[in-house]
Amino acid sequence: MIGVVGAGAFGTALAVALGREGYKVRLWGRDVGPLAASRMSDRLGGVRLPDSVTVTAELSAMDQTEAVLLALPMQAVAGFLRGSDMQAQTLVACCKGVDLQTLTGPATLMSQARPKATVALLTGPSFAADIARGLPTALTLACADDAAGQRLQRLLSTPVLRLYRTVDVTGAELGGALKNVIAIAAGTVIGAGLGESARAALMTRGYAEMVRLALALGARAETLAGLSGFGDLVLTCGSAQSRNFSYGHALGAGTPFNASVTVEGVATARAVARLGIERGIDLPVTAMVAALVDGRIDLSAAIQSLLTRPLKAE
Ligand SMILES: NC(=O)c1ccc[n+]([C@@H]2O[C@H](COP(=O)([O-])OP(=O)(O)OC[C@H]3O[C@@H](n4cnc5c(N)ncnc54)[C@H](O)[C@@H]3O)[C@@H](O)[C@H]2O)c1
Ligand SMILES: O=P(O)(O)OC[C@H](O)CO
Repeated sequence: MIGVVGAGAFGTALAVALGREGYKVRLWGRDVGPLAASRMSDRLGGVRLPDSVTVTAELSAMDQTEAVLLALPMQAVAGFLRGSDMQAQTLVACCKGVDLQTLTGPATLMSQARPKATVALLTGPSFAADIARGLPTALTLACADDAAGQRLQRLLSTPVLRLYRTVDVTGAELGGALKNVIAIAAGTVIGAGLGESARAALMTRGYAEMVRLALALGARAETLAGLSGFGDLVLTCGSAQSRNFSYGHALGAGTPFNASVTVEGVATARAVARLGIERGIDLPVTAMVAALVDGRIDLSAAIQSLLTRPLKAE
């Protein structure tokens, strides 16, 4: 039995993917009445829940599961862990971002809140809709305890959901968090009509920034070059299906954006910009995105600030 906390797009997609393979899955969410009744997910374009998925509003349903996958928006994780007495022995963070209060990633936050639990992170290039449709996807499973990581890799892999393993939790957390910030910038560039060449430049310099911060925080460069970093950067910066890219596109084009949509890169830009200042690490793209989303600079000033940086070696 596998538990999934969070019946939004990603939690539901994971439940569908695992349920389709015959796993018994319990999917918990706050307002799951309509989903429980219809067994169809509107967020995933009408995908039907397999019979092996039980939808529940009772957190006690997570007891006695082999692992609980936590697919909540990043900024909701700390409050959820504080406010619930869920005591799962194995927790897998499925969110991407940096917590604004503690400036830590989701797995680190969970390890601190549940010190006795085995904690892992599932991250990498994957749109929920693709996973729910059963399209092939490869993800990173990060767990500091390699034996537990191997167990989870076997438990959660399916013929179309291929998990690669690492013990570098910090690197995997930062890749997934930072690619959303760079995707907002990439969307802004395209929305403002600056062209594909400018996007490629921004992605490359953004990647350099991701690696710089990750190395300073003790992560491995090869983790950033993998699915959780480079892989997800390519997906998220290159697709209008991404909410972070689309949000940036709206910023660049000056068009409205639905404020109820989960855009992890906004809060994460603020958190990472603070982290950069605290650690004395130069993060120009992140600082620009944080200033832009908070309205501290306008678009033309943001573009100017990136184009007028001192010339230097690559
Ligand atoms: N959607 C994707 O394609 C995708 C893919 C990979 C990773 N992720 C990650 O998964 C995480 C969740 O994203 P999503 O796409 O499922 O978002 P979503 O907006 O579709 O769903 C979020 C769900 O969390 C619930 N929620 C919000 N605050 C809560 C709280 N305090 N307590 C309980 N429930 C709460 C909402 O009701 C909603 O059901 C994000 O960190 C995202 O980066 C998403
Ligand atoms: O829609 P986004 O921008 O939240 O991206 C979804 C996933 O993180 C892509 O890997």
